[in-house]
Amino acid sequence: MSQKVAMVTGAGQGIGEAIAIRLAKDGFAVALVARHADKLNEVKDKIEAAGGKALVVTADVSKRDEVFKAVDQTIDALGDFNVMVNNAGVAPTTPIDTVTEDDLNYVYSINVNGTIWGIQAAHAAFKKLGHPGKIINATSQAGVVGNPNLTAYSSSKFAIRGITQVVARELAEEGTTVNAFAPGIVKTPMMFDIAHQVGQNAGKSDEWGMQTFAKDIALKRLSEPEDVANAVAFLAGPDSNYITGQTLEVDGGMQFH
Ligand SMILES: NC(=O)C1=CN([C@@H]2O[C@H](COP(=O)(O)OP(=O)(O)OC[C@H]3O[C@@H](n4cnc5c(N)ncnc54)[C@H](O)[C@@H]3O)[C@@H](O)[C@H]2O)C=CC1
Ligand SMILES: CC(=O)C(C)=O
Repeated sequence: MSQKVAMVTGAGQGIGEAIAIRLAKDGFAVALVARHADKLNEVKDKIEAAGGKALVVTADVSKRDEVFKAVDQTIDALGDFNVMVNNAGVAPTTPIDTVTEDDLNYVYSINVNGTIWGIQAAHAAFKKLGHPGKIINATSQAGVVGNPNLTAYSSSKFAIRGITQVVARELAEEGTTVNAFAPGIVKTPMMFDIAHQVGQNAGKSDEWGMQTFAKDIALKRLSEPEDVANAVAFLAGPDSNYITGQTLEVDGGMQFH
């Protein structure tokens, strides 16, 4: 059987890097996507040093044509396309009274439009290749419950859950599954930036900023990116074949339903 191919957007650092490394370990050839190649090349080296296969593809996920081109390049280089992980995202702090049109356009063009372009490009690839696939979208615990100071971001992540449900219904007939993962408070550059900004806005420390978000984690520890990668590996693999339209919360017990 030929090697399955997964694409991970925002794969140069944080959660995306951990997902790419884990999927490569699970046997996927992994296309690593971000706007610049430098960090992606470092992740590629790590994957190859561990015996895996990776391809670096640069694209801005907010640009539809670049995402489609990235998927085509991946098929040309790796020969197939099976899993799309729409992970890239941005999270500026946006207290409600300060939100600007530029903030909304910036956050929505990457988090929401970027996910839609990723879904469209993956679906076009599955159709072209004549087989179904798996689409996995990054939402957040902040897309399940509104988080203070994150109007633009939190609302964009609510949208991702909605898009996941809609597209899961649309593509189910073809056998393609569409799910989302909702991390909690993960030790990545994004989360450290948020903690810093929230702390600074309140005239307090970064640690105070972090605790604003982390104080209600039932398991009483911040998340490692690998905690999230473990869940995405499940959604990318055959054990999740009968699951679609769902959001898997990977937050150490922050939100309960
Ligand atoms: N860190 C956390 O605590 C949480 C993160 N998440 C979500 O998980 C995902 C990954 O987050 P982190 O690893 O923490 O973020 P991060 O900021 O550390 O990494 C995000 C990656 O996305 C890339 N990216 C941003 N805009 C892009 C664009 N237009 N085109 C291509 N790549 C782009 C960045 O270059 C970076 O490599 C995001 O969707 C985020 O919203 C969700 C819940 C919690
Ligand atoms: C960044 C994020 O998704 C949070 C705070 O849940």
